[in-house]
Amino acid sequence: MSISQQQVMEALGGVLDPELQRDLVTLNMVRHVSIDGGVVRLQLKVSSLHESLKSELRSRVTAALRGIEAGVEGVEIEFTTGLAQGGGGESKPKQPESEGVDLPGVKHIIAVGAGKGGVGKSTVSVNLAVGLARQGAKVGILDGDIYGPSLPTMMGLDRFEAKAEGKHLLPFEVHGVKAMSLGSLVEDEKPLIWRGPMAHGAFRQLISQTLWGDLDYLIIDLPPGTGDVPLTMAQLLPLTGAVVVCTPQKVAQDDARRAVAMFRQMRIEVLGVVENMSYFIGDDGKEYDIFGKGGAELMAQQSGIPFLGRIPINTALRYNADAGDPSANFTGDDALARDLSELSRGLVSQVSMHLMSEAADRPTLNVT
Ligand SMILES: Nc1ncnc2c1ncn2[C@@H]1O[C@H](COP(=O)(O)OP(=O)(O)OP(=O)(O)O)[C@@H](O)[C@H]1O
Repeated sequence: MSISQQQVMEALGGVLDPELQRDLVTLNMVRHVSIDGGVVRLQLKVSSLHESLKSELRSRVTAALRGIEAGVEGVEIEFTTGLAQGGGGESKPKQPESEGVDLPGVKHIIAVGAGKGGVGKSTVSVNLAVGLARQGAKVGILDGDIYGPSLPTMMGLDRFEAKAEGKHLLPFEVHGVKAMSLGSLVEDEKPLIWRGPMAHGAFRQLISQTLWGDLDYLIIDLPPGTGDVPLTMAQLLPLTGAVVVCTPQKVAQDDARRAVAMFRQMRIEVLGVVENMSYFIGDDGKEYDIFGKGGAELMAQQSGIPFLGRIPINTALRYNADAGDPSANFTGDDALARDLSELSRGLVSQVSMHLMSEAADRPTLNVT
């Protein structure tokens, strides 16, 4: 009895990626399968070419394929990354072929994600959006964190009534930015306990029914983590790239690495890492290194991702977020204004570099 491609794919459907804990088929990691007698040859797309990851995957895949009844005698695996650098053999990450949302007036959609909650993802999203607008760009921001929407408070949307025009929603226009949040459309106290498909549907409706008009950048504040909801949301959109927010501690870096792996598996380029809550400046003017300043930068270096900059723990930042006044971050404390402006300037350069490298991209390897 010969081994069939279907048997191989079924077996691979039972193998979990060690980083993302999802199976290789769902993650679209299997790029090529050929069967030659009892030998199965595979090409697997991985988020990094680290020896430990490859050897763990090799042993999991081999064990699964050896379980096929027809009798697999040998397994050969070629690993490839989605990145052009390092000679991975494939083109740079591409936009997902989503059955997704098309926003023709929006030049760049940038997702802001984090491996864990509470690291300042919404803070970075809001201040990137306002920073870009202050540089003269046309900017929108969408609160994708549908379980715990922060934008109504952080951008001060809760002072206004949501407005519709026919079937469309009009975005709030605040701080030079067009903003939309599900939190502005539901009652304050109502818990948003939606499961995967419903959350997905609500997000899709929110983004596609909002009248964004022409935008240079649309920032998407994703839900935290690497679960199904942020994953399907990111897949739905033709993203230019993603920004990952991380605090300096080792545990936060580990989670951020998983977020990076999630984006890379979806062939979404990670445009940069932001280190939030980097350090604290006390009333005495001294710098206190609470979480281990530089940890996120190190993680970015190790993962081959640009580092966009750091934000210290700053009382004014928290106060302005609670007051719904992010513009004040750019007009008050000079150091804070400088740090935040650097982030948006860094993002603009990374987007330009991404566009240049896409233009110079080699043709995609033809995998049959
Ligand atoms: N650098 C900082 N200095 C002071 N306060 C901060 C800083 N970064 C974030 N905060 C505050 O910490 C809280 C959590 O931040 P934020 O909501 O941005 O995190 P998040 O990662 O988006 O959270 P969630 O996972 O719930 O979406 C907010 O009150 C915010 O104002």
